[in-house]
Amino acid sequence: MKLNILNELREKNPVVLSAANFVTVQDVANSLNAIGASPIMSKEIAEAEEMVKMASSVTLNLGTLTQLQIAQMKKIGALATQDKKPIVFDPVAVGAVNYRLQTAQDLLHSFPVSIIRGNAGEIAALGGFEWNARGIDAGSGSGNLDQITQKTAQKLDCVVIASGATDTISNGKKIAHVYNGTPLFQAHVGSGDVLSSIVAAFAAVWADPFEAAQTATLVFAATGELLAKDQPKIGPGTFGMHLIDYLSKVQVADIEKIAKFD
Ligand SMILES: Nc1ncnc2c1ncn2[C@@H]1O[C@H](COP(=O)(O)OP(=O)(O)O)[C@@H](O)[C@H]1O
Ligand SMILES: Cc1ncsc1CCOP(=O)(O)O
Ligand SMILES: [Mg+2]
Repeated sequence: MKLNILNELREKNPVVLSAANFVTVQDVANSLNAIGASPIMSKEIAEAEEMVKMASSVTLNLGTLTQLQIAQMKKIGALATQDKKPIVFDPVAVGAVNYRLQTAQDLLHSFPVSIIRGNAGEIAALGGFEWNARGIDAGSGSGNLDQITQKTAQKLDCVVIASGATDTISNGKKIAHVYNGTPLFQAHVGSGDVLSSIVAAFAAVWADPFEAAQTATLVFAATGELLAKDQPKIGPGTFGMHLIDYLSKVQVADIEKIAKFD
């Protein structure tokens, strides 16, 4: 595990461009800022060229998609591919809404992405596996998540993170797991969106997308776990607020003490 990427990120303070959803955009901006990246959000297709030039990586989030935003994502995707800037894709609710699945497939055919980060329901849908996703949530399924994650990574030729109580990460060959976390992540809307943007921040400063994905996933899950352990009476609302504080102060040594991964 390359935990030193966290220090590299804080030294470089990379600009991360997000085509965000309107539900969780502020949490995403504050979390990126707190961990040591420089967030910028954009909805305007006319500024895509300047935005991509300035950014070190981009996150495309399908959470509240519109036709205009899809066109903007295609433009950002093409420009980032041309400039060799990593793209992280968050396929919010593609397991529950067929229109979103079709849109995600169309986008993924239009340009290559480095990393896809979704919950089990979303990753299973992209891979073509049976699963009962529910709205923005993972829902339930009996499929083997290692196989689903690995085969989806092979099919889409990128790194895939299937997040949940255990996070599963694969580049199509290797499989890694992160066992840290707290159920409070699930109780707070936006945890997945924030994770996707933090993955983009790590990918901005590290050339290997598998290592960037694995490390970002561990840092995020372990930071939430540290917070839940320090403040056992915390609820879903204040968890989100305090998580931003914890992201700003967490150190590699804190994570090393509790890290559970393989
Ligand atoms: N039951 C859980 N226990 C511990 N951590 C969890 C749990 N559910 C989700 N997480 C963590 O929450 C973060 C966001 O993932 P997830 O909730 O799967 O995304 P989404 O919000 O897109 O559904 C990840 O870091 C994951 O490890
Ligand atoms: C509630 C909601 N509706 C559309 S996007 C969104 C937020 C999804 O956040 P996350 O996938 O991170 O839980
Ligand atoms: Mg999500």
